[in-house]
Amino acid sequence: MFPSINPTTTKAWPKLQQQAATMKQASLRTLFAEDPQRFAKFSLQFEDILFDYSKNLITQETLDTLLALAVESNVKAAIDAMFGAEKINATENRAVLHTALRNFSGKPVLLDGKDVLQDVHAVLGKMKKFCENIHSHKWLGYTGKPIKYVVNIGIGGSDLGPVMVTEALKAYANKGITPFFVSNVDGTHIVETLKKVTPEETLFLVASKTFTTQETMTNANTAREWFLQSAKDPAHIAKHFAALSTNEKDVTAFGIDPANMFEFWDWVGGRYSLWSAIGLSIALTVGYDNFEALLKGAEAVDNYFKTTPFEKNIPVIMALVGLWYGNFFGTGTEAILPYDQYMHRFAAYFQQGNMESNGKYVDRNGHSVTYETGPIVWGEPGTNGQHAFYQLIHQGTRIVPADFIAPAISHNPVGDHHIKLMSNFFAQTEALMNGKTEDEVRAELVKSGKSEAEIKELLPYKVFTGNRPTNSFLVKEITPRSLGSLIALYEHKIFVQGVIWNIYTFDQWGVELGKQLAGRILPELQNNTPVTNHDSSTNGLINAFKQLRK
Ligand SMILES: O=P(O)(O)OC[C@H]1O[C@@H](O)[C@H](O)[C@@H](O)[C@@H]1O
Repeated sequence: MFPSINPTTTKAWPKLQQQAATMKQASLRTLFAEDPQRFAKFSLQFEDILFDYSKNLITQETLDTLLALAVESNVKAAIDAMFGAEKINATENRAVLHTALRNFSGKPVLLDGKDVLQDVHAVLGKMKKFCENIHSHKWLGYTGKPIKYVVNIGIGGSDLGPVMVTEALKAYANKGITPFFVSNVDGTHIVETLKKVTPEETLFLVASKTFTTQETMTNANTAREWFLQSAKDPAHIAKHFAALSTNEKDVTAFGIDPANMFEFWDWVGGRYSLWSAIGLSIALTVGYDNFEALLKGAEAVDNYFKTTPFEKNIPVIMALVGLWYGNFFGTGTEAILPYDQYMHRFAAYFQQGNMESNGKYVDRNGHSVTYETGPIVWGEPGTNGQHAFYQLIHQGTRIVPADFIAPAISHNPVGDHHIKLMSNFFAQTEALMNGKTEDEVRAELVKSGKSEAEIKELLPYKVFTGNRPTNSFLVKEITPRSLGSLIALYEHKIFVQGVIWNIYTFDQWGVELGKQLAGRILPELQNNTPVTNHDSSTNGLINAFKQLRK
């Protein structure tokens, strides 16, 4: 295991604190004016992805110190430990090997002396065959009809990844399959979905790493009952239900034929599982070859991440720039803003990816940290966000570091839509950086014929301070490969930050308490007797609920 270092005890940390004090007064306009090479210096290319981080409040000195922090924090050793199958998820005593799921190198990845790639490739082979059978109509429903609908029933990591990717790659969905995703235990989700599909043509994928998640099992049971109302004979379940899970025992107990179980393993974290059997809905929707291209795009990033010097390593730079604001400017949040309608769930996906991974206050020694860790991550596609929440990003009291992501080539090149979209993409980061000075506002107002009194009154509202940092990702085109790469870049960013913050990125104990309490309250809701065993607020709410339902 790589050594545990409190980041505040590194030599780099106090230097960064000092530098931040200076950089808070710096002007991005001036930094650009002073250095015509700034874009060239602070941008990197990975295959078809251009990463521009020049519009950040950093200098070469900042970057060098941040890179020194990464070195002092043993990021290199941590990368080797993760790829080397060490059990770096120590609180669960597990290795972290989602990278093995997309490893086509042919070189073994040994975990406890066993090559995990053999199992990985066996499952990929099974997924491929399954997709072929469904797509070629060799696999038919219980009345002899082909499968037209795939309903993935899962939540969290067993939902968000497949949803995000099937949406992002919708332009590749040409296999005659319409995917649906049911996650919420709110009956509305499954009921509304079942209205759109037919029992004879639907394949349900029960996606759950543990196969014990309340929401998923409840929805799966409802789907089975709905299916059997038409199919009658439970033997037909075999043609319409498959499981994506690590838990064969419970899959069998649910009534799913183990032959229809696509396995993955405890060394795959839920929020890192779209590369595993959890990706079956992706492969069924866009075709197995495209799924494999997605994996290969991620694999290419894995190799790049492992071998590229930190100063040229995009995930490392993404991590350091993010940490710069979180730890030294106190920003606390980050926005992800894709200028691509198909990528509308990308921010939601990395909301889980980031917040469940690094939303932790206990360090690897069991102590409370004295510095900030994971940011609040959120976002919506541009330009919708522009007309909703960008006001705060431009003129609010807090800085929101933002990632702008856009493809140069649209899958829907209709009229001038794409250049209009892109003009917004470029204009926003420019405006956020430059802002608008008093002089500029004044000149504009004079030009528009406003009186001096009017100018005086309006001026303060129209000034933009600028200096609002952004990263831009310009991708040639969103393809399975480039999407796979983009996702892997973000995954490794999260990893590097977790290492520097000295926390356990791959567990998620924080979601347990709510689950436990819900389990305790559920039986109390099954009768009309008032409850008295909680605090007065919870008692009051539960009793009002019972009253309202009488
Ligand atoms: O795949 P499962 O076991 O049903 O879990 C779904 C989700 O359950 C949540 O409780 C976990 O915090 C997530 O990480 C996980 O993705």
